This record gives sequence, C-alpha cells and structure tokens, in this order.
Amino acid sequence: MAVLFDLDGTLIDSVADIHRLSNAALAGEGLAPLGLETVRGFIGRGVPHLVARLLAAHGIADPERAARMAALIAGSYDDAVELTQLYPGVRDAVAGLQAQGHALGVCTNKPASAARAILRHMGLLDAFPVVIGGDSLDLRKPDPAPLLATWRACGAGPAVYVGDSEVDAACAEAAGLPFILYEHGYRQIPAEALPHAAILGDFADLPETVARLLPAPRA
Ligand SMILES: O=C(O)COP(=O)(O)O
Repeated sequence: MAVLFDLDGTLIDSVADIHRLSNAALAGEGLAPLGLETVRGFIGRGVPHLVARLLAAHGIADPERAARMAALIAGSYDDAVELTQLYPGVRDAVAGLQAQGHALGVCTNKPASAARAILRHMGLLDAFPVVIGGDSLDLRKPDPAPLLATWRACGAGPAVYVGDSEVDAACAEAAGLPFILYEHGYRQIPAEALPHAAILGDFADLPETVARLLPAPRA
C-alpha cells in the first residue's frame, strides 16, 4: 500500500522561500515586490504558472520575461530551503507510515531537484524513494499523469493521495485515488468545496486516516 504526498502546502510550508525567490525574480525585471499572501495564491501549478501570475499581477503578459524569471527561479530553487518548515507532526506521521510498511512517494509541481533538495534538507529524502516533480513529465498536475507515475513507481497497489489544493483534489480524482485534504495548506476555496475522502487537520491523525481508507494488508 502506498501513501502519496503533495509537497508545498502539504508536507512543507514553503511560502516564505517562494515569496523571496519571486520577489528576487521581479526585482531582476525592475518590478515591485508582491506580498506574501498574494504569492501564496500562486503556488501549486509549478514555476511557469507562478511567473505568469507574478507578471500578471503587474499587468504584464510577456513570454520572454516569464522565461527569464523562470530560469532565475529554477537556478536558485535548490537552495531555497532556509525559511521552509515541515508542518507540525509530519516527521512522526512519516515514521509511523513507514513502520506500517507503506511505500511513500511525493508528487509535486515543484521541479524534482528542488523537491529532493528540500526533502534532503529536512532529513526526509530517504523516506521518499519516489519523487515526481513538475518537470519530470511533459504534463503537470492537475493532469493525472504525474500522480499515476508516482503511484506506479510505488507499486500500484491500494493508495491514497494527500494534498492541500484544488489542483491536488482534481488530480487525485482524475487518477482515481482517494484524496486526503490537508486543511492548513494553500487552497483558495473552502475545504468542503473540494472533493475529498477525508480532511486532515493534524498529521498525528494521518496513520489512522490512511488505515480507514485503505484495505487492511493481507496476512
Ligand atoms: O507550484 C509548485 O511549484 C509546487 O506546488 P505543489 O508542491 O503543491 O505541487
């Protein structure tokens, strides 16, 4: 059985680092910084979407500037770890799921190397042998392809996806996996408005929530 996780807004609160990188990219284009709350709303669909939204906030749609900003962000993303924190209870929940024998994977729209860098920084890279990022395939979430690839790499048995956003909910639905919605992440709409099999308010409850949704392992 496998437990698959989104990264930003689910395992980690990374908005402060993404905010910092975003404003550095805007400054490189001579554009004014944006507030943290504004940038939080741009997270979840990968770097191309992030830079398009950063520019759109300044009334700009310019593929060349977007490409420059995306390259700048990509170049610093692996080091953007200092302000990022695990959500409370993540470490224990991951250890608990590992002890129960679950395969663990990450399916994020963050570039894969940046995702691995942050997991390494948190001492959790070994816990997640499978990491699929926004640049791992041609398609990103909410397309189900990255999540299906993560699932296959984790053995394709019974699985759940834990995420925080509209994108994650749609992706899980399209992939046919039960969705556990972590409610303290970056979603833009009320939790009840998103399709979900369970809502997670505290990572301490995750092993029990997973046990409820996945069939018991065969003896
Ligand atoms: O938008 C991103 O870069 C990452 O977002 P995700 O980890 O929630 O998929």
